[in-house]
Amino acid sequence: MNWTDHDAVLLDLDGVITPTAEVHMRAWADMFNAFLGSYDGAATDRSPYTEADYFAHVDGKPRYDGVRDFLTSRGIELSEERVRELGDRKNEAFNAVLARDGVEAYPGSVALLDHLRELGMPLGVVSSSANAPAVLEAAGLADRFGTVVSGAVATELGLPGKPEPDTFVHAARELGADVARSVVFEDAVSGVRAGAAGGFALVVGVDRGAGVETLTGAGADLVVADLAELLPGPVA
Ligand SMILES: O=P(O)(O)OC[C@H]1O[C@@H](O)[C@H](O)[C@@H](O)[C@@H]1O
Repeated sequence: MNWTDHDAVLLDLDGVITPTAEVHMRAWADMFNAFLGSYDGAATDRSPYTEADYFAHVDGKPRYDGVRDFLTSRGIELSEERVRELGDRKNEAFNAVLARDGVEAYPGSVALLDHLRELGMPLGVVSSSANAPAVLEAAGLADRFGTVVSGAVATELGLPGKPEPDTFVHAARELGADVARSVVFEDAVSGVRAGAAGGFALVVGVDRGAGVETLTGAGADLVVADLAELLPGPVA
């Protein structure tokens, strides 16, 4: 990997820097299964919510888009108020786990962040999560990034979320970088699609469960299992 060819590195947070995608996944599963268990309105499919539903409909998207897209996949239509209620219920569960367990970043990701810092590479976080600043703080990484484009920032600026490329493009601009010379790291299909649509130099897929073929199919130029694979020298 020749980092001198690049102006900036933009990383998704949950599942790329911190293992919090798993916390999101559990919180979503608890909330959706409780909902499906008591819902008696119109639906085309009432089977329990699974991991496959997460990867296909929820992963990487802004909170209420995830709720809406999953419900649509089951032929369920709810008012915007109900959609928000469900999303907020999941958010309470996520924050309870965050407060109870804290967060430890993936060691391989911290190693690559250390290396990029030594190179003086401008770094940004682009996360659909409104909780991104709290997660970075809990992981002790809040001071590492020139910009953090969270779900809350996107809402405030009216930027469409992933799979649209706008949040990544905004982060590149914030760092004064050219998108065509910037690298994107993503573990979610929606995020890889966003990177591919934005015309970035390189989209690195991080396989934490979505699958190499799925990430490549969504537009990843290469896929790694751990960010340490991109460190110079032999992988430990
Ligand atoms: O509900 P939040 O914390 O704003 O997060 C929205 C989404 O943020 C993404 O980073 C996660 O991959 C998703 O699982 C999550 O649903």
